[in-house]
Amino acid sequence: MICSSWSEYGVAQILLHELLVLDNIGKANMSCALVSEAGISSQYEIKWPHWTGFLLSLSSDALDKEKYKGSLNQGVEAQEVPVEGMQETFSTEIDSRPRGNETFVPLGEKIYAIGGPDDGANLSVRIFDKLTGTWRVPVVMGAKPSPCMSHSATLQNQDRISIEKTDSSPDDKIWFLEVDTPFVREQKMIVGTEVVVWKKGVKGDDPKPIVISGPSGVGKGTLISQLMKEFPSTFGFSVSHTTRAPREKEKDGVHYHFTEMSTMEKDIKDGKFLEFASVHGNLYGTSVTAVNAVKDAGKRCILDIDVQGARLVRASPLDAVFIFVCPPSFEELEKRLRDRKTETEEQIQKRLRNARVELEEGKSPGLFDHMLVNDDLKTCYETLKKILGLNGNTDSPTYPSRLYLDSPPINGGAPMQTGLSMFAIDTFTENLLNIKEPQKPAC
Ligand SMILES: Nc1ncnc2c1ncn2[C@@H]1O[C@H](COP(=O)(O)OP(=O)(O)OP(=O)(O)O)[C@@H](O)[C@H]1O
Ligand SMILES: Nc1nc2c(ncn2[C@@H]2O[C@H](COP(=O)(O)O)[C@@H](O)[C@H]2O)c(=O)[nH]1
Repeated sequence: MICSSWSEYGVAQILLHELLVLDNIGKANMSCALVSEAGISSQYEIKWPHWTGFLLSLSSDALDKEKYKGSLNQGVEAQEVPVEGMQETFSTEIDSRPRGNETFVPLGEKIYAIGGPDDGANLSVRIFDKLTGTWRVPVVMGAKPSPCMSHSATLQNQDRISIEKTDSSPDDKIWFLEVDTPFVREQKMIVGTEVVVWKKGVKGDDPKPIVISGPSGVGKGTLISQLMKEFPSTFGFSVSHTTRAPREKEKDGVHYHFTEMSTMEKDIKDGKFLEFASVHGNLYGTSVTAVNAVKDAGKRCILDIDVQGARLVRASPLDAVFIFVCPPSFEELEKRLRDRKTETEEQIQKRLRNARVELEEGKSPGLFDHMLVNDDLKTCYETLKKILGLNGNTDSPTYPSRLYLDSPPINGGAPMQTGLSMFAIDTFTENLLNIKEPQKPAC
């Protein structure tokens, strides 16, 4: 497999990985359709059971088509296209007047037109490029707001537009259209065209869930245990499912839900997982129930998942803080894995091979919000606390009241019930982004 960029590689990883899982689980969980192929570029439509799919663009080389041909041809379903704007429409005609209930929001060299030609229309999106004088229909990701008679639109933080639907119920009133967030920028690079993402707005004070990733043995579990011990009422651990055998001191339902492959495959098919991945030869996954259980207990959810999982969560409706933990050096990582004495030599070798890939993937633009180097444990833990806004040692940190973005319900549940709320439009985490790391990490 030849990839010309890490971003492309990451996408290929997801696709190929999912095709492999797809093969394993009987091709029922996800369909993957070859949508178009032109020159070196191929586009694939991915459909998920519990959230809207998206369009990926890969170089032909990135995919060993012969090997995966069968999988690719599986599950092509013409109906239920979850991504709009696969084809761009262009017009050289410059019409600066809004149509119907459209509102215009200028941003740089572009004007975002939101709304439709008629009152009570869908909130569709088109973008006017002032430089070329053309209209463009973007790829639209996320579940769209229902039609409305009228709305107002305001630019927020130069990267998203807030939309207030004037004739809608309170729980359907505020929406956000992401137009230039890191995720949108990454998707634009992948897809090669304009991308916008709809998110639903909800009033609330819930802090974002935390995704912690990094190579095996780097110390994720150690850091999370410390956090849970010091702040037991603040944080709750998302207990993953895994097909791996329990280690000596691991308890079912506490460290993992240890599961048979066939049971997990069925649950995946039934759409019970927010994400799942094949890691070091076993299947691991975060169930929607695991995340909701933490939310229902009134706690902030922590997910300890691998980079593939982080990528999938990043593309899912769950808006989280993404933290990548690196070792101070590869030698130290190997030492920690060996000293832990939980894996066989063969398993250690496999984990170390995968670590090299994960350390590279951790650098993918737009994937992680924070990088932590776990050299001295105490220092690393203090930095983690700073990132999470835990400057005092109280177990009830206060978060500024914010307007969150909520996302379409997973599995059809009500958005707030899923606990998957969430993107603050103030700068709670943004002003913590510049934490300097003293060491030179292995990543
Ligand atoms: N900063 C540190 N310095 C030295 N040893 C550490 C440090 N952090 C963690 N360790 C040790 O390294 C080993 C691996 O840590 P841990 O099990 O937390 O890693 P992990 O990232 O959760 O691994 P996995 O992904 O396999 O679950 C443990 O024995 C732990 O005590
Ligand atoms: N994608 C997911 N990765 C997960 C999940 N739970 C754990 N993990 C990752 O697996 C490796 C190995 O864990 P170990 O307990 O066998 O050492 C580690 O990197 C975890 O972060 C999950 O639900 N999804």
